[in-house]
Order: sequence, then structure tokens, then C-alpha cells
Amino acid sequence: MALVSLGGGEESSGQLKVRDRSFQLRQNLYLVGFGKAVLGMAAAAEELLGQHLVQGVISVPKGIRAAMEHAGKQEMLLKPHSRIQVFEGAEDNLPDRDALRAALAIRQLAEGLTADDLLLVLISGGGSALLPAPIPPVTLEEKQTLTKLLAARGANIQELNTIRKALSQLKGGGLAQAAYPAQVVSLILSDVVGDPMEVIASGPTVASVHSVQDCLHILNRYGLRAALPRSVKTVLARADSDPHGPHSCGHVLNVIIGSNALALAEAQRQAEALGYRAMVLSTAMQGDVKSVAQFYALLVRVVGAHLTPPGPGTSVEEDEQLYELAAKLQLPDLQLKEALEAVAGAGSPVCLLAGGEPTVQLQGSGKGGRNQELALRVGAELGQWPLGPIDVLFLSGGTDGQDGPTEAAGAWVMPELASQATTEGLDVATFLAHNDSHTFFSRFQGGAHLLHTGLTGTNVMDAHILFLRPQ
Ligand SMILES: Nc1ncnc2c1ncn2[C@@H]1O[C@H](COP(=O)(O)OP(=O)(O)OP(=O)(O)O)[C@@H](O)[C@H]1O
Ligand SMILES: O=C(O)[C@H](O)CO
Repeated sequence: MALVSLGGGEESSGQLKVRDRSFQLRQNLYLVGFGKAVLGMAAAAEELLGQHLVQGVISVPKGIRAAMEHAGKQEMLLKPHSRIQVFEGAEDNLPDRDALRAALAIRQLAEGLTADDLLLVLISGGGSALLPAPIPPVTLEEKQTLTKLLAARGANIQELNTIRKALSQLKGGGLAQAAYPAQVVSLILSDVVGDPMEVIASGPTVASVHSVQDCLHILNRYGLRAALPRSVKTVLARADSDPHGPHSCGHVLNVIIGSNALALAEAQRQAEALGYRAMVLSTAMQGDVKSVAQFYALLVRVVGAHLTPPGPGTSVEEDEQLYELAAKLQLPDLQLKEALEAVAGAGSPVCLLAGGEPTVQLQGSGKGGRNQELALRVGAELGQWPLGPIDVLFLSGGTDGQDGPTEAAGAWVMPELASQATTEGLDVATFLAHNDSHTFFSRFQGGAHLLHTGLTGTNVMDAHILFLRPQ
């Protein structure tokens, strides 16, 4: 069943159905949105609800309309005389003046709503940078500097967004409060492991549960408390004594409409339709890309041994090593034992799927992305041992269609990668040492192993897919 659909009667007495809730479209319908995938979401909303829509404002990354036009993706574009105003900003995922203008237009629209109105909010990853409205006296530049410093010192997205919420007019439930008493329905595409609605795009329609103490702990942890600008101290001190407490969001329905788990479930269905025995291993793949690559390479050896007739196979130690590596990666939802049992003696080709967002410690000045680096590392690892009578292919791709600052979505590799590269005069280790995976894949076999999808219009982290086929 569609998560979002139109129901009820024909003309204006229709209903907007979201999951099991219905909203009368006799109310005036408004739309706002912010995030990397919001242009396509807004186009879909316009297609479905256009005749009911009074006005809309969205904030999307700079250049996205031109990119979609260039790629001929008409379904991702708004109609010529759309009632939705588009702001483009936040180049390189950093809040800027254009994004600030968008945020103020969104705030203005929300503040003008009444109890007769329904506000549809479209949210996807990248939304934090596309909706900057610092609480005065904090300036955009101060907020930008603080978030950059936190990110550079290794703060994770939960920590980063806790600080962003404390300093923002619209994050942490602020947008929902501005729209009160209108009814608010937020449709959210998750780009965060575990789909925490209060973290994705800093939860503009989700009540914040964090205290000033939480913010101070985070700032302490990254050595930033002492050097805070006076304005930030002022805002935090004010929040500490705010008698109103956290925003109330009783008039809001927040719904996750897209996630890594949903994307992988569909990929699993497609693989099964192609004759693979398919299993989703985890949708919370995190950790350093080197450890993640070792995990997949060892997984291939262990699964390969389960799939093929008795031969050299893997040792008990390798099975144990795989579980140890998995434990080190701390994947709360990992279905490793289940997957190994399911593939044992499958007699058919096997497809193992996982998703999430590993991290790359950048050392070199090369060109690449998480997915191409992961694929290259897996390819290099796989070439180190003989694998027995089995064909193996590993693919890693960003669901948004763009891996880091490259035009590719990712890459795919086979165990022969390193030896074939050597015959072309390409040394995999040298490219890895400089985080230069994109240059490698652009040269290797004329770029045949690069995955090119173009911008997909979604953004639900990365997909890792492993195909194993007994020969
Ligand atoms: N040369 C490189 N090699 C490997 N990874 C890189 C390289 N340069 C950047 N990256 C990685 O690319 C990522 C940044 O890419 P991008 O700006 O597309 O963000 P993103 O995390 O992919 O966004 P989203 O979560 O919305 O998909 C970071 O994880 C960064 O470590
Ligand atoms: O915008 C953000 O805050 C990140 O992409 C996480 O959703």
C-alpha cells in the first residue's frame, strides 16, 4: 500500500492519506521542504496534490535543478508554473546566505498559517545545512564555524545536530512551533543509521529532548567550550532559563517514508526475482572503511566455503575471526548467523545486502568517495587468497547517485581486480594510500567498473551488495 496517497471524493473534498491517518483537503494545503532529495519529493507531491496546493517553498542544493534537467529527469522537476518557490543554496553542504534566505521564507510561510491550514513538510538528508536560521545574536558565520569545527574534530551526526538544534530557530521542533496552530505532516527520507527522526535534518518538526547540559558536554568533549563566541553563550544561557521548556509537537505527524531498510528490501526482492537467494545483513553498517572492507572479504571466504562442495574451505578460525570483526563494527541489527545458515548448501547463487555509511579517514589529496574506496579495498582484499570454484562480485553505491565529490555513484569489483590492474600498470595500494579511488576506477578498464546512475532523487545512505555464484 502506498504510504502517501489521495483518497475520499473527487474534487476538493479529497483526503490526503498518510499511513493510516487521513487529512481533509478542505483545509488549505501548504508545502515546505529542505534537503538533498527534496526537489524530487516536491515534484511528486505536486503531481499528487497540485490542485490543492496554495503555496510552497523548498530549499535544495545549488545546481540541482540544472543537473536534473541535464539528465533529462523530468519527473524530478516542478511544473513550469509551479506554486512552489525553489531556493538553491548550501554549496558543499555548508549553510550559506542563500540557504538562510530560504529558511527565512519557510519560517514566514509557517508563521502565517492558521488552524484551517495543513502544512506538508518534506525532509531529507542535507536538510540541516539547507535550513539555517540561527537564534540572534548568533550569526550564520558563527554557527558555520562551530559546526565545521565540531565535524573536523570527529563529532558524529547526533552530536552535531544537538548543537545545531540549540542554536536554531527552526530545528529541534522550531518549525512545527512556528506553524502552530496549523496541522503539520512531515514526510521524511532518512539518511541516518537507525532512522532517528529527531536527528535527520536536525528534526525541525520533532520536539527536542536535549538540555543545555547535553550541549555543554558535547562542546567540552571536543575542546570547544572555552572558546565559544559570546553570542553562543548568551543563547545557551537563555535556553537554560526558558520557562516554556521544549517545543510541543502535538499537532504534528512525522512519518519516515524512505530509508536504507526500505531500499534494501526492494533490492532484495529484485535479486530474488533474478534467481538469487537474497538476505539483508545489516542496515547499520558503520565504522572505518578499512575494517568494513576486511569484514566483506572475510565474509566472501566464509560464505564461499558454505556454498561450495568440501574443498580447502575456511577454517573454524576464519569463522571466528568473522564474528570478531562483526563485533568490532558494532552492528546492532546484524543477521550474520541467519545469513550463513540460509546460504548453507543453497545450491543457488547468493546475494547478501547491507547498507549504512562507513567512514573514510582522509589522508591523501586524491579524488574518491566512501563507496569507491570501499569497493577498491574489498577488491584488493579478495585478491589475496584463492577462493575456490566461485564467482564473486561486490558493489558499493550511494543511493543518492553521487559518491563524495565525484560523478559516479560507486563502483563494483571482482577478486581479479588487483592482478588485472597490475597488467595495466595500476598499483591499487598506491591509489588507496592517497584516497584516490575515483582516479583508479576512471583508468581501470577504461572506467568500466564505475557505477553511473546520475542523481537518483533519493538519499538513504549507501548500499553494499555481494553476489556469489558457484561455478
Ligand atoms: N578522496 C576521497 N576518498 C574517499 N572518500 C572521500 C574522498 N573525498 C571525500 N570523501 C568522503 O565523501 C563523503 C562526503 O561526500 P558528500 O559530500 O557527497 O556527502 P555524503 O555523506 O555522501 O552525503 P549524503 O549523506 O547526503 O549522501 C565523506 O564521507 C568523505 O569522507
Ligand atoms: O542534514 C543533516 O543533518 C544530515 O544529513 C542528517 O540528516
